[in-house]
Amino acid sequence: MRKIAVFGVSGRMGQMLVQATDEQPGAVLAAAVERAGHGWIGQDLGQAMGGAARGLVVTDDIDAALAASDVVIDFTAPDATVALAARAAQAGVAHVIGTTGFDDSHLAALAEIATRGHIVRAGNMSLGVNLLVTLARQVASALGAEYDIEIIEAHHRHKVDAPSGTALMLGQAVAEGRGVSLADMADRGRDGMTGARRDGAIGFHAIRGGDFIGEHDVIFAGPGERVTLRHVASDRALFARGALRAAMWLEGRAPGEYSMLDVLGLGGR
Ligand SMILES: NC(=O)c1ccc[n+]([C@@H]2O[C@H](COP(=O)([O-])OP(=O)(O)OC[C@H]3O[C@@H](n4cnc5c(N)ncnc54)[C@H](O)[C@@H]3O)[C@@H](O)[C@H]2O)c1
Ligand SMILES: O=C(O)C1=N[C@H](C(=O)O)CCC1
Repeated sequence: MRKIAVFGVSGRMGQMLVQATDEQPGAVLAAAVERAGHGWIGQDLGQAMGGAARGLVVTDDIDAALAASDVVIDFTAPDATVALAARAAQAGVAHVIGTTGFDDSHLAALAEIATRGHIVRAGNMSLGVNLLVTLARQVASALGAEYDIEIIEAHHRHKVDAPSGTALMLGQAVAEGRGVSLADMADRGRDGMTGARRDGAIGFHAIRGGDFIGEHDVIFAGPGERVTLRHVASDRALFARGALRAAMWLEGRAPGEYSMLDVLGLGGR
């Protein structure tokens, strides 16, 4: 049995991951972790989730959780994820990262840790989005620079980062398709007297409200026509199932930072 630890277990995704682990053949939930001071620490996980006791106590003891596990699944926050990555690599525990909102220094730290650790990281763990990433790259390459690219995403009112991790994956894919650098071409959230659209810009726009789970459009607006690639998530369990798939896939891999494209056999990061 593959022993799974869930980091950030009380969160929207943490609770989905508990259910997905219970449903995953060959996996067992071995540890449930929350941040120090959280109200669930010391409680039985099943009861904290509003159900029957399951004999697993929520802990803030990361070393004990890692010692009990083969892989830790982490949908939390950037600083917490980078700190956990170093400890997981040290403990020889694989790390599936769904957290988004990383800055360049976080990403550099994760890349360095992945020289010895086993990581799958993706801003979106769904099959559909990862397929869309490969399509977006192809369409950007085929349509050429006279088609203006705009990426629009919508998420629930609690989301703290923008653009979404998925929007950035899609942006990176279209930049690669065009052979340009996303850092040079990204144009995030226009406001005021912006002037006319910059040639070759890749626009990002974020909607936040209500209970959107995650919706993404990539618009290619050209002369006389528009092409739109769209993904709509209608159940957050989708992301949790993808994370479990990654956790199982990592068994026996060489150290490295893998993507869901690797896990799904759609080509590397
Ligand atoms: N990759 C994907 O497919 C995907 C899908 C959904 C959400 N996400 C990302 O996952 C992250 C979490 O999303 P959410 O909606 O579940 O948020 P949330 O706020 O509901 O949950 C985050 C949880 O992490 C916990 N946490 C924070 N710091 C911690 C620490 N140091 N140690 C242990 N636990 C800690 C919080 O207490 C909370 O329970 C976000 O970055 C989000 O963008 C990614
Ligand atoms: O709910 C969130 O937060 C989500 N985050 C990911 C992102 O940033 O793209 C995936 C969709 C849901």
